[in-house]
Amino acid sequence: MKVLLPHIRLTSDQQVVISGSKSESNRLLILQELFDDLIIDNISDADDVQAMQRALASTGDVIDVHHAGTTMRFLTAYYALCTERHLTLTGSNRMQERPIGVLVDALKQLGADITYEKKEGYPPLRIKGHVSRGGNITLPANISSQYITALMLIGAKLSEGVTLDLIGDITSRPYIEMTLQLLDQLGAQTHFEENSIVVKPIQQVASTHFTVESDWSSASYFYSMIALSPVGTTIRLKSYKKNSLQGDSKVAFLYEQLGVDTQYTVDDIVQLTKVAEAKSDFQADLIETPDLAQTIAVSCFGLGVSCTLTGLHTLKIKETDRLLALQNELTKLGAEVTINEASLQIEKADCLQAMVTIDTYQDHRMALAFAPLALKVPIVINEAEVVTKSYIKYWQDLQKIGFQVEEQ
Ligand SMILES: O=C(O)C1=C[C@@H](OP(=O)(O)O)[C@@H](O)[C@H](O)C1
Ligand SMILES: C=C(OP(=O)(O)O)C(=O)O
Repeated sequence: MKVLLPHIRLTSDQQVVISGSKSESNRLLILQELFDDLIIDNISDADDVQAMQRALASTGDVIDVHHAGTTMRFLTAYYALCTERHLTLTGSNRMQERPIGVLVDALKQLGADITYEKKEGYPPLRIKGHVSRGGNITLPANISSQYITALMLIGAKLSEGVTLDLIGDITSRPYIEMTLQLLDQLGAQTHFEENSIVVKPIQQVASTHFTVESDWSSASYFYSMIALSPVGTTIRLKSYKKNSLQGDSKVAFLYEQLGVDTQYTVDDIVQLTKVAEAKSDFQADLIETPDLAQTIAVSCFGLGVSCTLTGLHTLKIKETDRLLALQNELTKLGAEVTINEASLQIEKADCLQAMVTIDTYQDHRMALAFAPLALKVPIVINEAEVVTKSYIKYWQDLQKIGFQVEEQ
């Protein structure tokens, strides 16, 4: 599906209800499987979470998670616990290019029997249980935090728990902290200091009822829309808290530089208001919030703000090579973009090309991040259905707040 988004102005003072965090949801679904009787409210309806639910309900011997990275990684560890089952865990063509060797090697240190069905280090995997005791694991921490989360989630079920010795710089740290906090709420004893994480087995579940906060990465696209709107424009988003488990809640702080103010209300609504013009230069290290990179790059370009984003070395192993995809598509719009292994720089631009067709590279965040530019110029988004990976109702929600979404 291709969508044309004519140039519009946002209808101010609207409210959008965003589905639950995909990161919290997929962690809680694994924990629900490991520890009975957990009740999860406001669970995400995203494709990646549906992929997790389908997999956990399946008794088949081939499980396909499509594009869902967290689902792939968390299930690899989960199935390593299932001694009576032998199965193949696979995903989309892109998933078969996303590395998983660090996690497989870590699980092998605990005794797992996992082999590669195609390329060494990549899905599909053949998994035959065998992990039950737990123990010490050493693994690199600079490729994906999802490997660490996967091991922590099963650690709470293993008789000896797990002790993780992390090598190198830790990437996407807030996602590890989210896992720790959920495990703590569930009754695990955990400890994270410097490069060592300890998760002790849960003897007794402390809390059985979890309410997932709405997804902050999804909220970031509305920050972009407010930043690209005239001073005075507002929008309300539900349900969000000031003390979030999600690292991407830092978007509220980052967008202050682009003139967006955030107010938190007692009924878990955040109100975003454009209160000032953006500063002329934006710089940020996004090593803790990689999923915000596309949103911020597009906002800055649309605002004519020069921008330097660092800490982006993991972007090339996500749904696509996001640095390259951003460079290609922003260049079509008239931007001057420089990328290297871990950073992206956009020069201040005075005008945007209208009616450019944006390719999305099977990456939801390309479609999600470029759509707000319709507040500046008409734009076309190719394969617009990709958004469902994390945000099923995106195009409907945009229509509610004044966008015209014309399917072509
Ligand atoms: O644990 C999680 O829920 C996630 C961790 C991050 O991945 P990396 O740790 O691979 O950066 C993030 O990009 C992804 O969308 C969700
Ligand atoms: C990187 C992402 O997801 P995953 O790694 O879970 O596929 C994302 O949602 O931006």
